[in-house]
Amino acid sequence: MAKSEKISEAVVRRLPIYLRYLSYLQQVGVTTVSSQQMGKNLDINPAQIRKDLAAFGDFGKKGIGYDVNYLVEKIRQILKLDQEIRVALVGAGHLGHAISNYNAFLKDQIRIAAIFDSDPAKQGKQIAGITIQPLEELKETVKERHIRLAIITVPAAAAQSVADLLIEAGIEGILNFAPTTIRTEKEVRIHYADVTSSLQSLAYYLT
Ligand SMILES: NC(=O)c1ccc[n+]([C@@H]2O[C@H](COP(=O)([O-])OP(=O)(O)OC[C@H]3O[C@@H](n4cnc5c(N)ncnc54)[C@H](O)[C@@H]3O)[C@@H](O)[C@H]2O)c1
Repeated sequence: MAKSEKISEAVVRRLPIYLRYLSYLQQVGVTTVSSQQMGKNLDINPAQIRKDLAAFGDFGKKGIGYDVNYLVEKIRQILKLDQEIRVALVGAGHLGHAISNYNAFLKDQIRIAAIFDSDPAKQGKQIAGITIQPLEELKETVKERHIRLAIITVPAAAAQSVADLLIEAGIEGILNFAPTTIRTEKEVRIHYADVTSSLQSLAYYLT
């Protein structure tokens, strides 16, 4: 599949799940895997997995399965994880600290490259070796460090203005942890990680 061709959002969301499992297989030294095995472990229909992966080329062998290393490489390429992806984090509070110290995504070339906070008492301090900067430096830093994605961990009331600033600085995608919807006219992807509404949905299934 040519890079310019659009992949459906559902597939884009499943690819990281495949990648996580395949990376685990690499770690434990498994070299081939079938769609059946993948489906069983990930609780995804094997036919769905075959369909998703077939869209990128024929890299499964009938009766043998997929070459784990090759598939990992391919999915990384498709997700553009074969290049370093620099992320800015805004809001160096409890959650911002936890995320900045969470370096598990390092192996996927995703790296927090700058941290911002409006509280002067926090500015100049470091988290995981990165100095917390004032928002006034955001635009320039994003440009200088080639930062393309951002994480918002500020209170809900501040999230929209922070998003506006990030978008103005040229950020292309935002992961918003604040429990509020971000509005923008620009072509920017906004994803949400909303712990509260996820728990509220889970509560519905309580017996
Ligand atoms: N703590 C959690 O477990 C958790 C879980 C899910 C979602 N959230 C959400 O994440 C956000 C952060 O939560 P927290 O617990 O880390 O809060 P926090 O109060 O510990 O941290 C918020 C940080 O944002 C900074 N800030 C405030 N306004 C700002 C602005 N305009 N620009 C830049 N920085 C600004 C504050 O100085 C502070 O350092 C909240 O929206 C919260 O609802 C938190």
